[in-house]
Amino acid sequence: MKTSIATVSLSGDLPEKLDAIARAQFTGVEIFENDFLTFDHSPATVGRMVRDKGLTVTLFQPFRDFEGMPEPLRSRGLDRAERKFDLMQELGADLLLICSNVSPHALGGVSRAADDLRELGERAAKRGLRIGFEALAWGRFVNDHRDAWEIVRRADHPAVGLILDSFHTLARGIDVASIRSIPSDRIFLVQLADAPKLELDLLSWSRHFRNMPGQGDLPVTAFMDAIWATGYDGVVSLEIFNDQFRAGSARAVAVDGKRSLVYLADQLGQLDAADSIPPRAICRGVEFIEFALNEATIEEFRNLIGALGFHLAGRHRSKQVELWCQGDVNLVLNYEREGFAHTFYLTHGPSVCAWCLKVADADAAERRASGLLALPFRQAVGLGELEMPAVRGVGGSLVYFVDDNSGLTRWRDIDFEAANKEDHSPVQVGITNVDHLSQSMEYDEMLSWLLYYGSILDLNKTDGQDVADPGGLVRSQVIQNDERSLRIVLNGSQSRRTLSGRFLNEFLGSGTQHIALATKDIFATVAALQSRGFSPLPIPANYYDDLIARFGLDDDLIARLRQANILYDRDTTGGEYFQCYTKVFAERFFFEIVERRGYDGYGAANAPFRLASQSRLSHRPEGVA
Ligand SMILES: O=C(O)c1ccc(O)c(O)c1
Ligand SMILES: [Mg+2]
Repeated sequence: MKTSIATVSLSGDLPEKLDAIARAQFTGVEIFENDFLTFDHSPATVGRMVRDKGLTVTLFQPFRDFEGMPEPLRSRGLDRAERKFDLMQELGADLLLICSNVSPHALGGVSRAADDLRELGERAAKRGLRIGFEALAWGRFVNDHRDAWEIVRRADHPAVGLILDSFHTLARGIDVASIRSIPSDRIFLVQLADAPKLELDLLSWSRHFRNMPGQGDLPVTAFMDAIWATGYDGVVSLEIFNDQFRAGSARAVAVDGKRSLVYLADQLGQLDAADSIPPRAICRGVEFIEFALNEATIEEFRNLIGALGFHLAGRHRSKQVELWCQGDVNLVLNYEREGFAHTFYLTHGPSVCAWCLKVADADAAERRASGLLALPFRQAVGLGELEMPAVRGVGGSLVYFVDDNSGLTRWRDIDFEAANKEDHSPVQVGITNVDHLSQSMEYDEMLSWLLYYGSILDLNKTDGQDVADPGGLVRSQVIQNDERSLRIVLNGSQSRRTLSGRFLNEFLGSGTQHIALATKDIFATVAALQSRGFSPLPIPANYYDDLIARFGLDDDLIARLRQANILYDRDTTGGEYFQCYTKVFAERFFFEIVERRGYDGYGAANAPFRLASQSRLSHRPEGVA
């Protein structure tokens, strides 16, 4: 697949954009005229810069308000085009995008437009150039690719072709089946963009809210399927007008763009054999969670997880690393003075530095992640110790993969020496497995991480929700598998004053903020924990009064919930959810204990109460209980 991206999609000046595009392994670049005009070098120099990066110019654009003009505007348009042809020849671009006319002077008429394009095509052909006609969704007379195609067909000139842009077609809800009958050699370029569903005029929607294929709500996959059904094997180019992206990191946005294209082609079975990747990794669950600690913080952390019923199960054979277990939950406490976890500790303080996911095939999962431009990670291991495949994830943390077939799930026995039973004898408080993991990030990063998880792993996103934090709104988005053996909640805060926002400030970046542990009997678990000195996040009495009003629970249940600081939710099918939180550890992360009774959500209705309690505690002066 020949991939390209428009310079207008990225932040920075032209050299920064080209650098980001080349690093993300695109084949080519659409040069947007404005990016060129605002750069103080000749077209020849820009052309050389593009080629030096190993890229080709796939398109020069846009050329506006050309077809269907009365004289003298028609002649002026042709003259204007000749100047652009000069520039393109110097630049080394052979295709010019003509977008449909929006001028009040435009006259309309299919034959007139076809005549104009034929004449311009004839002039382009003399110089070895081509022109592509694109219907803007808000074009005055041409705003539908079917009309643009009729005009191109009638122009009947080898240097005149059609440019299809998914946004313009899909935003107007035009049936993509109409693409299938267009001869592929008449499609000169395909531009791709997705967008969220919004009630907005077409132009504003297009100029500010486009996003990468798969990140929005438009049926871009069906669009591309129709394109490939024609036999088209030309350039697929991203043209993403998005205010957030233009304010973000050019490199990160370019990587997301390439990832979205590879994923799209993969979904439609269109990746070249040489680029093919294994299918989305099937997750069986969370194998372990690794914490970056140091000698000063580890004791306090041991106390916390000890109070939660975890016991020391093993010590690493060559490293300052402990394994604490309960049920199927494995916590790895790393307080080495070198290596990845230590570096992570130095940057972020006590924190979750890695997750290990159990998948069907660990090696395949890593190959897929690498094919989707995730950064592979390797670290020195001791003799005979396991080398686990890993890639970089949110905030520079790691995602390890293990599976049964390769023996990687034997990491406990291979890398760890079993701890003395007398050290910490296993207790049973009833925690069985990890229910879900939650990560906090900048609001602007959420689309990026959703694409990361959804393209690499067999996970699907649900509708996002806004949660009220005393410091501002937090956007919450779930991505999970059908089996529910992996559930991830992403929280994006636009305000620095929310708990998530403060986490980002204090933690110096995005990362895991909250780990939910499942029990089959939350009342028994919390009672057992209380006898071990566990002190839950206190929930105000008002919450329980409101519960009576909302759900009509009986007095006895309310009293038990209140006594144990357990939150309650019920869904429309009668499924019930019980949640109890720990206090925040080192102002960074916390645990939650949950019990599900036929309930599939995450207690969003309770989040404001939990956030208010956490906020109250974190604002309380030192020493005040
Ligand atoms: O918003 C625009 O004007 C514009 C210009 C060129 C394009 O290819 C496009 O899709 C939109
Ligand atoms: Mg376009």
